[in-house]
Amino acid sequence: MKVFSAEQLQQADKVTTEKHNISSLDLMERAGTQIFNWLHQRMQGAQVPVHIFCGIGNNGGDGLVLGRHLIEHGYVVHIYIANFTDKRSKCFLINYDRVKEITKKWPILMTSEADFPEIHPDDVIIDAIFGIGLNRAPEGWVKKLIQYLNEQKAFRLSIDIPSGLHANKPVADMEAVIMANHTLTFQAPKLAFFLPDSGDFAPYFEIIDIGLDPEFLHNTVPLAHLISKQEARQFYKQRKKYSHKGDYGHVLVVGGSYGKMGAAVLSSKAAYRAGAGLVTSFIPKCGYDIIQTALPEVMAITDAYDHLISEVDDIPEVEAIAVGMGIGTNERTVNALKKLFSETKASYVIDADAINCIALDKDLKKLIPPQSVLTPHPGELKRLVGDWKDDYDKLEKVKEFTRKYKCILLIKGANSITVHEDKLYINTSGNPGMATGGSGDVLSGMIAALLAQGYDPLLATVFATYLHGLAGNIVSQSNSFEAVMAGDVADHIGKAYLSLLEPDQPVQQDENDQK
Ligand SMILES: NC(=O)C1=CN([C@@H]2O[C@H](COP(=O)(O)OP(=O)(O)OC[C@H]3O[C@@H](n4cnc5c(N)ncnc54)[C@H](OP(=O)(O)O)[C@@H]3O)[C@@H](O)[C@H]2O)[C@@H](O)CC1
Ligand SMILES: [K+]
Repeated sequence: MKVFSAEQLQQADKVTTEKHNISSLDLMERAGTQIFNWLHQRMQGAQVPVHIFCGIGNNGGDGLVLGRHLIEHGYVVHIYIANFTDKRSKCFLINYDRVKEITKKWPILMTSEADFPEIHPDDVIIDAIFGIGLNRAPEGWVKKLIQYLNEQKAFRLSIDIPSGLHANKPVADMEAVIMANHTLTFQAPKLAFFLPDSGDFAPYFEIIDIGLDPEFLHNTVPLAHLISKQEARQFYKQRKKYSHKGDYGHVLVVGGSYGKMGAAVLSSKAAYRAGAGLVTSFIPKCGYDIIQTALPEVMAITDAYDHLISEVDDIPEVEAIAVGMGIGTNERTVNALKKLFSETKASYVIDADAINCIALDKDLKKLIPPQSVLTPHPGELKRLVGDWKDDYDKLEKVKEFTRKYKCILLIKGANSITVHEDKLYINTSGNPGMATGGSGDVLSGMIAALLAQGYDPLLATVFATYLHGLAGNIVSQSNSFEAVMAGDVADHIGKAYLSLLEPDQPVQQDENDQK
């Protein structure tokens, strides 16, 4: 699914009205009516007071359309206009009049804190104050209104975007944004929903299709692609009946040091579980018994050193190398990486301490093999590209890094984002339980396994990230978020493949009836 900018959506709005002979007013009616249908399906006529807070732009107009339909269907509705300026939009004004026509009185105008209404915890709040037309931070009593609504226990439903949030720019003022319980967003999700600084304002959202011109949407290069099951499924390459282990590639895992052998174990295990034909682990001597005992399927080659990796030699020819998990940043290890990068041709996944080594040594940075996949967590990323002002600045810095070093970089987090030059792929699987030691080691082994199987580096990263999150979701369903451990995630990669490929369940008739 595509993630568009506010500007692109405004353009889509314009193209749709021109090309399909439909007015902006009709489009607003369509949008507001769909929000009404959503709410009506859930409320089923319940006499719970609905408080609709409208701004004076088109987001407010959507709120007015919703209010009119709710009133016509006998709901208990209170409409308030946050009257922060006289520059009301045309479509807002028409719908303002339409409400008056049916209620015979004007909605309540708010001009200061004194107008804030009392709201019961069981009531519903509709947030239609600002949409994607927000162009500065809310101030004065409007900011206070947002804070007042956030203090209420009532359910907050935001129309299009939580008011105060920009669709694709840094948050204007963190204390002036609606904390939505749920957001119904028009046509496409907004980038702000997936970034660490702003994602908490819109933790749950649904997309309302308002029929913007499909051709325009299809031909427009989006800000990002959202990867959910539907997309991930298309990446899967089916195994052939007449195949053997050589067809699925050989992964070399270069990892571990004294006290951190688990990193190499997890990564090697995940490489097998994700489908590699063969896995060899290159480890310090101290890890020999550990890896051979933990994973009899893995072939082990040891370094000359007991506690660290000093030179990766005598290795077989492999298709993919996952390097860095638990290797430390000793100078000898940095030199080992220099030699490996310059002398061994393969598809690389560069993780953890290998990233720290690169951040420490400029010469090593220059040796990053083209098309490598780098998988830093936030701390490692900061060491690699420097600190950032906000999430958008971070994305720009990472894009620049991938251009300069011709690589793919995965920004790990709640919604991991794969970056390659100007392309962004936002992952939707995974859960907070996966923020646990070794989770990244599993992922690097999975990416390497896909590379070894012939997936191209960008696809391997996007697909492995989705599968990894899906495996974590399967573990958490029977275990809780708290109990998720990286080893469990590796053990459930197989179930993730099965879940990915199983047909979507048809909606049961009785489920339909309950809606
Ligand atoms: N795209 C689509 O296809 C469709 C979009 N639709 C809907 O339209 C919404 C976008 O509507 P919109 O452009 O009228 O902007 P919106 O967010 O309502 O408010 C802008 C107003 O607020 C003002 N203002 C801004 N910041 C401010 C601040 N901090 N403090 C105070 N004032 C501030 C600004 O005024 P000004 O900057 O001129 O002072 C302007 O008057 C969109 O989110 C969706 O809900 C649907 O109806 C159908 C199809
Ligand atoms: K809103």
